[in-house]
Amino acid sequence: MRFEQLSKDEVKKAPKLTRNFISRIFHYLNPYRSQYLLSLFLVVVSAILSIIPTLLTGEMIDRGIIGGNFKLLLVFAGASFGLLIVSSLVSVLSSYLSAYIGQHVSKDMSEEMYGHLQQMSHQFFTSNKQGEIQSRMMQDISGVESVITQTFTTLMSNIMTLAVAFVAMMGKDIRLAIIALVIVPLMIVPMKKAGQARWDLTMQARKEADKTQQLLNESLSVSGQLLTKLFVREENEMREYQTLNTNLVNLNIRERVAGRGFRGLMQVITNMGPLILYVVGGYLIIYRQSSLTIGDITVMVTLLGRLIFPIDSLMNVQVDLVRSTALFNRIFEYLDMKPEIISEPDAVKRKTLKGDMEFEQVYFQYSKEKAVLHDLSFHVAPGSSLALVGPSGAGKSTITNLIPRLFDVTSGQIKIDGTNIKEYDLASLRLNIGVVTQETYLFNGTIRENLLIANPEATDEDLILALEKAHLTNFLKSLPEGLDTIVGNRGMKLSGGEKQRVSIARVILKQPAILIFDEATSSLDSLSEEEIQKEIVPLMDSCTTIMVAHRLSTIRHAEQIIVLEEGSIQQQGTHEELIEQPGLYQRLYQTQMGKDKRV
Ligand SMILES: Nc1ncnc2c1ncn2[C@@H]1O[C@H](COP(=O)(O)OP(=O)(O)OP(=O)(O)O)[C@@H](O)[C@H]1O
Repeated sequence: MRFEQLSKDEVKKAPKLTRNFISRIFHYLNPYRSQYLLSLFLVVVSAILSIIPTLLTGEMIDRGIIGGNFKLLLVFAGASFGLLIVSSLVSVLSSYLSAYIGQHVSKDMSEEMYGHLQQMSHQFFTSNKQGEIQSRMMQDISGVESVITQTFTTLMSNIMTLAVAFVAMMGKDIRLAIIALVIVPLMIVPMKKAGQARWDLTMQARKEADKTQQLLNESLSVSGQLLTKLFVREENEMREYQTLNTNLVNLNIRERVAGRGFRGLMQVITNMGPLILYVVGGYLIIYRQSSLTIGDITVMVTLLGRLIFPIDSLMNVQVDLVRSTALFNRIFEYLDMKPEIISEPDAVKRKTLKGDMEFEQVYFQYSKEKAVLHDLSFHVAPGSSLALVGPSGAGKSTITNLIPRLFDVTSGQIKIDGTNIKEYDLASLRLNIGVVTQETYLFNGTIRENLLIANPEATDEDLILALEKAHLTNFLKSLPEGLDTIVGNRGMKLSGGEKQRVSIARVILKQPAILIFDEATSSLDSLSEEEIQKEIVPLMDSCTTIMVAHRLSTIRHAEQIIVLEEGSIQQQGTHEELIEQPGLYQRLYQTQMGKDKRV
């Protein structure tokens, strides 16, 4: 017996069951319709098969025992036994089918959702909690499986069992069948009410026990005791404890009595149904000369018992339906979100770009409230380097995010090789851009796997060369399994600097037209920083480089430096030009000269 109720919130937020909504759910079932129809057929067969032995019981009593025909009794018993086995096999097959459909529908949905999430913009992932996204993927979609295997199939099976049992009862006696159908819900309602009342008491007792626990935690802790002693609150605490304790004791007693009372009520009510059937059946036989037999009455009483579970379940169907539709609704909400950054259908595909980059009056804002970049215009010639300098929050990383279209400009345009980046096929644009960021991300796999994502066709020699260029030769030699060493949570922990160098090696393998270093050397020690810089410089020769750094030693060699403040260009020029101009760069230079003798 279930006592679940919908919360007010669930009732308020329950999605409307429109025709579109239902057909969308059926669209997922459509590929499995033959399995589904077969499973429905088996549900009917199983319901019929499980009722027949009950009907045979009547024959065993009337024709076997009362009729004195032992052979017939054995035949009926054997037939019942055989039918029970067949019915069990049918229900195994039926549950296989519903598990098959449930698992496959949830597999299809999870693949659709995963593919869809992969299309979503960077903005989506930065503005949604990771836990929320994963819970839609995992919990909600696995919930679909149980909706299909349990809610859907159980609903069908309950309706069928109810229908078959009712028809069987009608076959015996219409009056008794109608009485049975009326008394079962009448039996269930008081049981539910009593069960709910008992459940409420259990919940209240649990809440009160939690409060007591909280009071103990607070008042018996070191700081709680100190507070009690210094403010002389011993008596108050004691009074509070006594009040809580008394409430808890009263609730526990009421809950125990209610529990016993509930079991008693169940016993009385479940036995009342058969008693009513015996009395009415007896009356019909004795006073109305009905053709009903003892066997018929026994069958009716057994069938009455078979009605309780399906009727109870059907009385809860609203709870199941609202929860299931809410589940589908949550999934559909996610699937209906439009990916904001996509390739146009006639997008330009280029295997290699030259790396000529132009920002034209670029404005950008993450949200409506606040503009982050204002009217940025600059040009970076192919193979040349640009360094972005400015205080924290000036918009440096934002600029670098616009280039591979992690975000799209709000107005203006960014051109690469003379074409607006929005016109390029997204993959071909991103394959031409290499990024080394502040937060280096290596996934849980081997060094080889982490490097190969940059260039799946690279040979081991290419990988070793790239690692060598990123100054990781000694590190590679120290690894127990070389390129096959697992890094990340499951394997070796790499230091910040090592991780960054692996990601630099990854970019070297990619050979991009445009290279973005976002404070790439920040987590390296000074010596490694110099070494890496030595490697960055030759890389910079072959591609357009955009660097974001705070240390002037890193950026002084850049051919062009842009000083940003609050999203606008304040100064622009070479290191030599900028140190001569009064302004932010000069101040930065003077401060760092004092601190860093290497500049
Ligand atoms: N995903 C985001 N959503 C909303 N606002 C953002 C987001 N990322 C950055 N911002 C805001 O945009 C502004 C510019 O940030 P950005 O990271 O580009 O600055 P930055 O110059 O790179 O700073 P730092 O040197 O500290 O990395 C900041 O005010 C920041 O709070």
